[in-house]
Amino acid sequence: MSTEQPVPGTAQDRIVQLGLGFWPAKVLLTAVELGLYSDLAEHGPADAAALGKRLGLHPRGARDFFDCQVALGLLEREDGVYRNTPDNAAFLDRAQDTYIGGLLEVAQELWYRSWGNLTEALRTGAPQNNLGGADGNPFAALYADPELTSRFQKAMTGGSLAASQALAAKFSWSKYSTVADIGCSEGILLSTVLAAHPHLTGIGFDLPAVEPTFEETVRRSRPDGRMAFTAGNFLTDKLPSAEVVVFGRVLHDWDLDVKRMLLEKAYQALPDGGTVVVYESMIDDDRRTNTFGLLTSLHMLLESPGGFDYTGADCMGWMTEAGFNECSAQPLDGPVSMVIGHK
Ligand SMILES: C[S@@+](CC[C@H](N)C(=O)[O-])C[C@H]1O[C@@H](n2cnc3c(N)ncnc32)[C@H](O)[C@@H]1O
Repeated sequence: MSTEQPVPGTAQDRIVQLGLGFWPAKVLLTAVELGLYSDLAEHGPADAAALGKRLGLHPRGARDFFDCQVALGLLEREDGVYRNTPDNAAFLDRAQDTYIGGLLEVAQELWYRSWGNLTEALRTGAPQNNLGGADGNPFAALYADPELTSRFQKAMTGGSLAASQALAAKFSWSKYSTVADIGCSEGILLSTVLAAHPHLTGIGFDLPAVEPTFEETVRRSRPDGRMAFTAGNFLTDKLPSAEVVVFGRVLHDWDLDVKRMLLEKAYQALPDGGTVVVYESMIDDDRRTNTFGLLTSLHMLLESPGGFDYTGADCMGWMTEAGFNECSAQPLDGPVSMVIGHK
């Protein structure tokens, strides 16, 4: 076997790194599944033998696994003792309100498998998650299982914490007094925005199965009666009325007809002077720089019948067709952008 290593930074190196990109991903996802970071937070730092024992690992791979965590910047090691890094612990320890590992739990349990069938999805155009459900609606099948429901809600919170914080900071909330978050999931957006803007009142709108986790967020964040849940189905029901209507990573789940219908429903739910806000890992207008937006759209191919991601220009076009004016798009957080339109 050749001992020649690819030179870092060369085309050969980039190709190898990309092709084996699932190796480090699995090191992180498996650690979350095993509860490695939560264990270290709860029971304290430990050496490889003790930590491996606590997690029920065979000694054959445990030390390599923990040292990989160190090499990837996920753990620290001093004198053979492993501990969480101060930066990561808040996001990877299940006991923290800022835990984003729910996203990684679902990636490990469900998405890794559907991504394994990308070839099949590209050949057939069909989702690969076995969540088709009788009516082809993946949410109906997902929410039939309470365990999956709760895990999916945690995944959504994990994926939306940073965007919620950015939206709380960057949108002109002072002009409005009410906000409705459509497809609100656990309510991370509302709890973050209402905490930062005490003059606001918020309604979370989602399917009935989501209510228990939303109420849990209300109990934890204590927004003084300013945050309430309305159960409904946005495919068949009217949207709740508010001065700002938000769709956070909702439109990309659906085909173009439903995307357009939801924007029309938002227009009807808003008073004159109201604003619709859409945030998403939007594809850049040139469809080449926001890799995450493009990958998210492929993820929709794998997970949802008809769903796809889109550019800010696409979204502004649909908003204009629905009646909105002065539409604009701006970056929100990392790969996430927001598009707003006024009634
Ligand atoms: C991809 S998640 C986004 C959640 C959240 N907005 C965020 O950014 O994390 C889509 C949300 O839409 C909700 N949803 C799906 N179908 C729905 C329907 N027919 N009516 C109301 N909500 C629905 C789901 O329950 C889920 O919470």
